[in-house]
Amino acid sequence: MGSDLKHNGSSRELEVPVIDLQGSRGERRSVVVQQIRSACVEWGLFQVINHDISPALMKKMFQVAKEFFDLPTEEKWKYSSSERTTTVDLFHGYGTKEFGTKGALDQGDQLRHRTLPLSARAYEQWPSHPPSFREIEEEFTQEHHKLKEHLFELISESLNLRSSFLNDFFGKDYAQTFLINHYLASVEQTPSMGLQNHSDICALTVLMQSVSGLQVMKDGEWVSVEPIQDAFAVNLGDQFEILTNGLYKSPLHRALLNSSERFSVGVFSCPPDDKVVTPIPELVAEFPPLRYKASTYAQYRAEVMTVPDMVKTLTPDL
Ligand SMILES: O=C(O)CCC(=O)C(=O)O
Ligand SMILES: [Fe+2]
Repeated sequence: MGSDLKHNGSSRELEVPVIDLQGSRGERRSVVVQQIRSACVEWGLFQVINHDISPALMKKMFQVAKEFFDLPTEEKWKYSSSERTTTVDLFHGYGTKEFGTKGALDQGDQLRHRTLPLSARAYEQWPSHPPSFREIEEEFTQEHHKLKEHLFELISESLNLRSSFLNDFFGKDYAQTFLINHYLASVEQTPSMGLQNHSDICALTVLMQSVSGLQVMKDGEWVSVEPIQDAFAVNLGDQFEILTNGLYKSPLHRALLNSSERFSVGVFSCPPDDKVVTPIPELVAEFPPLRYKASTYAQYRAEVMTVPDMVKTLTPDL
């Protein structure tokens, strides 16, 4: 492993912003909106506490994830997508690195579902063991839909746009993806990589981690995103960097293996495939020049998927 992994490769001075959403629908709204703006400009990533998703539900989600990933491998493969992709792509259902490479873990396995729009659900890829898995995933992703609506309102306001701007832009048919990453415990003394450096191609990722491992690049250094009890890490993806003409960052991040088994559960919000994503004119007028070209989300994804490495591919291209 590279020398940058020594001592976790992380800086001790920098601390990822933690934003308390308590009162963000009322008296603390303007404070929270300002904190979100700073975090998105400086980091593209922050943690949220008091976000209205119940700690009991978060705990249940981790429990059923553990029960599922403890199943024998051949049981888990029953939930893989029937179309095995050998090209660079994101698989759906159960998968590992040998089955679709982009976004796959170096050492571990994953479960990925399209959860919204409802018409995109392939329930045959949702585990029936443990028996409560489906119900909990259903509730968890429904709660995440509500959290996304709230965060999109706050982010819209942080850009001096009307509250409903981003929710309207993504529309009722926006795509929600649910992902469980299951990393094996590290067998080495020094930290080794679980998921390579990348930026997320969607718009917003909300992720909970069972134990530490997530790191974000800030001013050329890797900074650990330490799990906080009942918190979610929120990071912006490439679509927000494009929409904001680069004002808000889609940060480079990675996951290191922990000395124990590790789970992270992420919910991604993305535009519909046919949505044309281009910098918002008001933001281009405020911070010219126009930096990113317009493309549909499907075109963008197709381009990124042709790049075999995980690395962030988005750079200003105008
Ligand atoms: O496991 C983690 O903490 C990070 C996962 C991640 O970045 C992803 O799934 O896109
Ligand atoms: Fe990611």
